[in-house]
Amino acid sequence: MYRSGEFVASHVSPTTGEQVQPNGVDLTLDVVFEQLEPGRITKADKEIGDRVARPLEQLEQKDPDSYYLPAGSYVVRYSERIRIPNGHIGFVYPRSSLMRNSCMLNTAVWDAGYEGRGEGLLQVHHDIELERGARIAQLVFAKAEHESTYDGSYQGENL
Ligand SMILES: O=c1ccn([C@H]2C[C@H](O)[C@@H](COP(=O)(O)OP(=O)(O)OP(=O)(O)O)O2)c(=O)[nH]1
Repeated sequence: MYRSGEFVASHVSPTTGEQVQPNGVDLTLDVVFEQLEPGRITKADKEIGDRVARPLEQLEQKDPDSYYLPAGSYVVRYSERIRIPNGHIGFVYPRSSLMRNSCMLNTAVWDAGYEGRGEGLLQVHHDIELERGARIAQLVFAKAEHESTYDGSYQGENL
């Protein structure tokens, strides 16, 4: 069973009323990264390739607090601190307006016990302007059984 937006909001901070949806909470854009170097995943370990934060637009005629993203792949960090409560699993979906603008967020599993400011893969299939702090995704919680809680390398990230 999926939980209400109000329940999800009690595990996401900060949130404004505008972010609380019937079935989840909208997440906002903090930082856009571009990956520069290859990563590495082996049987025993993993490494995240070097990346650089993309600068906010400096051009005079454009909004200085926005990203102007040409088609490509980016890693985005959400602004909100998220805690996945025991007995739950989290999923993030793109905001439909992002998808309707030919962009997509690819996401993975949010484990029970995780806490941090997580990331997603933003695929830009057509140039888009994204204001820093704009709502781009939605987090939902489903009830889930588990015997342990998250204890991986991303615990407490970006806090
Ligand atoms: O789209 C997502 C999905 C998950 N997470 C967070 C929550 C999740 O609990 C954590 C770790 O994800 P995962 O378990 O998939 O990471 P891993 O690659 O297996 O690394 P580790 O074993 O260090 O956890 O990352 C995100 O930031 N973005």
